[in-house]
Amino acid sequence: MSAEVRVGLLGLGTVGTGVVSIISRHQEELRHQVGCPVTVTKVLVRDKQKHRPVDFDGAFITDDINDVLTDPEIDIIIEVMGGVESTREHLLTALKNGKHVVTANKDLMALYGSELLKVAAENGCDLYYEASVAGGIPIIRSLCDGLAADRITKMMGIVNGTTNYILTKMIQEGSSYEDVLKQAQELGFAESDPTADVEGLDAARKMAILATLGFSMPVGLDDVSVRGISSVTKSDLEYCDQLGYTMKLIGLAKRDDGRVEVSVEPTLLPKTHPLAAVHNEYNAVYVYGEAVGETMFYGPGAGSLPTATAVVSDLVTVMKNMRLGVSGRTVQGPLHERVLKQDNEIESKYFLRLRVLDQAGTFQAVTSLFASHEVSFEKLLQLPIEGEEVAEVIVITHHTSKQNYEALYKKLSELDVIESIESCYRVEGGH
Ligand SMILES: NC(=O)C1=CN([C@@H]2O[C@H](COP(=O)(O)OP(=O)(O)OC[C@H]3O[C@@H](n4cnc5c(N)ncnc54)[C@H](OP(=O)(O)O)[C@@H]3O)[C@@H](O)[C@H]2O)C=CC1
Ligand SMILES: N[C@@H](CC=O)C(=O)O
Ligand code: NA
Repeated sequence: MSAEVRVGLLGLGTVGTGVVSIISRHQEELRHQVGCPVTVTKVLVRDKQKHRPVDFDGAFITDDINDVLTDPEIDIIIEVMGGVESTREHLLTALKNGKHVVTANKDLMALYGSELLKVAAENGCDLYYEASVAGGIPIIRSLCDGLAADRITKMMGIVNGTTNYILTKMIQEGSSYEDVLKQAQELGFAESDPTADVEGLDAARKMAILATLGFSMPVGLDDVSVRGISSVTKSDLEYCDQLGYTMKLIGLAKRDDGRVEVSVEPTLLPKTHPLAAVHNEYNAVYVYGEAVGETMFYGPGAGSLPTATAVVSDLVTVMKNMRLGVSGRTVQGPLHERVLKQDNEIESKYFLRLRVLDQAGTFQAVTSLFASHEVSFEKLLQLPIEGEEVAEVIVITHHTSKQNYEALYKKLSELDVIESIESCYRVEGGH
């Protein structure tokens, strides 16, 4: 290893500025851990004229990727610019040029992680991506190292800071969805296209990464059932509150007898559930292991310095591997083949809000449909709407299979006495 480690930084936005700042402010601690100075020598941006809120210590700023990828002096590439197809090409080139890679890019890792990891190993290079899941929480490291002895059976958590920020502000302050989304963008939590956040795709990418690592099984984005928060209304949140629940965008990955389910969806949790107390851009992930039992990881899931901490910690790992001469030899591929559960094997409770005709016979028609689908009620509430001939019926079911629930939902939507199904959500936690 040379007397200095040189880093090429791709991207100088929210995360990139945090990386520059930590590397410069924590130089003494970094040098102590890795035994030599670390310097960002080149930085790639889109717009060289833009004002930057950090002093990048004489690093060369370029808008030409080749200035970084072909520089023989650069040992490690930190990719914090985002993007998928062209970024994949750039990182493949970097790895083939013998450069180690650290990335925060979950879009890329969820789609091309296995390919990139394979090419990294073939070229004796490291590829680390701690920041790609749950920002500053060391969740990937915990799964790969801290819990390496265990067999993980379930991971459940809040893995998107933007949507947690939005739901928190809507619930606690009654803010409008649009206003809070704008705030989350200004604070640097949201993706450049926030659709990925609010429609659950960002969380799905993270859950695919977590499931792949936790279950040692190649789980892809297409294997994740995804629903976002864009259709959640204030009245849904008010009903949840009245019933003793809060709403969170929950990522769930479960394994039973070698078969897995992975989902992301707005979910009701009892207010007493520990995940109900995770607010704003904070994330938390419960990990259940057969031997360890229940563990919970909590911390900031988005934002400049928290995310950059994960990136620079990966940088330290890469430098330690260089020093030990084990670069590219620390990662194994999945142990198991991917086996997904069928809908009749996926169990949950559900919340349903129905607008029904307020007339004799309605209640019986609704309840007999539930009974014929073997779905029973845990809670049932009928609220007449003043001045209208309709009432709202709120149901929380007992556990049922996704197959039964979907068949019931279809029949309910066809029933004459039901004007509309206003909303439906999964319910987790409790018994
Ligand atoms: N923000 C967060 O809290 C977190 C983000 N991430 C991930 O980190 C990555 C970066 O996110 P973030 O910092 O928020 O993004 P930003 O949009 O704030 O920054 C992106 C940076 O990359 C540069 N860039 C983008 N595309 C190109 C391109 N084609 N060529 C050259 N430069 C380019 C931009 O240049 P310019 O400044 O000139 O526009 C900018 O400096 C993403 O993959 C994101 O998903 C992961 C965890 C948390
Ligand atoms: N947009 C993401 C950023 C971190 O991954 C989020 O809001 O969690
Ligand atoms: Na992380």
